[in-house]
Amino acid sequence: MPYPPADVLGWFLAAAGLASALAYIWDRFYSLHGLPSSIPWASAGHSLLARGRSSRRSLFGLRALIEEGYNTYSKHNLPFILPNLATGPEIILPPRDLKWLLDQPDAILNQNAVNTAFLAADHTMLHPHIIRDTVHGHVIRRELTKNLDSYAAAIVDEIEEALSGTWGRNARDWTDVPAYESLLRVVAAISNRVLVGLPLCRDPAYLKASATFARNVVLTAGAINLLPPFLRPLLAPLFTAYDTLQYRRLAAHIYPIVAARVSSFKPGMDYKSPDYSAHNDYVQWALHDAFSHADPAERTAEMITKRLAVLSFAAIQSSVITITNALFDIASHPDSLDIQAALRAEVTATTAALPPAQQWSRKHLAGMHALDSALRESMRLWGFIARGVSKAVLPAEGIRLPTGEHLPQGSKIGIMAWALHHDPSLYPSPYAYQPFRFADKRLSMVTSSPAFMPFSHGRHACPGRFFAANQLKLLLAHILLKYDIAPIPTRPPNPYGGGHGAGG
Ligand code: HEM
Repeated sequence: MPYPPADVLGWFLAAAGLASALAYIWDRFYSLHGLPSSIPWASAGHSLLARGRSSRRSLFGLRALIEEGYNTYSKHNLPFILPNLATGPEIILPPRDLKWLLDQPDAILNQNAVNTAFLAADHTMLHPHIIRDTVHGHVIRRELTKNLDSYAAAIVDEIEEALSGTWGRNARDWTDVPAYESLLRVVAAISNRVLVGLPLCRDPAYLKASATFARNVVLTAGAINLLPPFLRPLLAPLFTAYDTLQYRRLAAHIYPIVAARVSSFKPGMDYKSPDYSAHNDYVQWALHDAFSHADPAERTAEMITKRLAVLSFAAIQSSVITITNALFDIASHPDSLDIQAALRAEVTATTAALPPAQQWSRKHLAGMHALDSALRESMRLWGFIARGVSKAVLPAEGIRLPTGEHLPQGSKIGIMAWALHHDPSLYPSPYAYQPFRFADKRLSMVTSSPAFMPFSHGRHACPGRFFAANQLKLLLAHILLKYDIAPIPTRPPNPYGGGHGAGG
């Protein structure tokens, strides 16, 4: 059979390319994604043009779009649709329906399914089990949280080492430091002190790989999610190549440590009476956990190493963004020096009369209400993900909302934390950083509520938040004790879609 002439083939390919591009634009900007047309798109109504307008604004004006949707619909107890060009639109429920959302069983509405898609986990998360089956959740809730006091001294030691190694000790002159970049190094070191211990947490090559993996993985996921689904399996390996390289570098350090320790474990161990006398770090806790449960696939050095890499992403990136935001908020406040002095005074007053071994205990950190409030307030303003709770519909038959609309399988439903955190009826002067807003109320930064969800809310709230809060309070206290932060006239803007990432 003769081949078609080259120009016919060319036209055919061009037409196919154009059709794919139009289908892509339709899918991202205009498609209803099976959602009922009775639910309006954020601030824009129901029509095709309204959907396109709303989708475009989600790219360049997400914050304003969220607030308009909240004021127009949520305040009147109505749901609305918030577009998301990367991961698809989400139904935002009014705050009144939060309880309904949280009460649904995981088999009906599932938070993990949203994270799996958002993180493009099949491509970025090193192993298909890692996000879908968060087996280490109980290690975080148990050892990492319960042992806080047992490793507080180690964290303080690491903070002092990392700060002086990164920011130096110059008592005479002001020194400019790139806030996010330098804090990434500091937080990577102190997190790794607990995850893998000494000496690895001070190894520059390991720290660089760990911090780079932690920072990049979510950006890579965002880029993959922008690809049409049929291209993802083909192109994802290219997108993840740099992260895979970081993982290999990181694994070259951790794998031998894990492999050496694996030999001392036996399947079927008693999880109730662990022996951590030789090593009290995350690697050891995770190994103990793996060998006391049935699944042999979880007991390999490779799996433990991969889970550790992913956990360091969850632990490091969120904490760096949080501390960077807090320092910017403190530095750019008109009363910056007074705020620093008040926080410093609280830390000194709490610790001065205590023996060194108790100074940084969980109990005494909990008593530093102003320090806690300064961090909680910054998280309210800039919570590092705009959404509070987000779940995907699992049943094939879909689900019916409390307001009566039917949503098909795969739809996303959530509550938007950003709008609640900036609602003047909940927080007067919601855009002002008021560091002591929560100090008198004695609301700890880990206490989530329907009006405060930077760690999410309900049974899937961040399991690492007690560790995170402890680490961040210790870090902020030591920054204030050892350094002055020069006031800045204007707060640097936060990059990323919702304006919730930390500046540089
Ligand atoms: C200030 C620091 C942190 C913030 C703001 C934060 C925030 C969050 C949020 C909002 C979620 C829920 C995401 C969702 O499902 O929608 C989450 C989940 C999670 N976080 Fe954190 N986190 C922080 C620190 C940490 C740390 C230090 C760890 C571990 C040591 C950690 C481990 C996890 C894990 C494992 C999950 C997934 C839980 C699950 O799927 O059930 N986080 N975090």
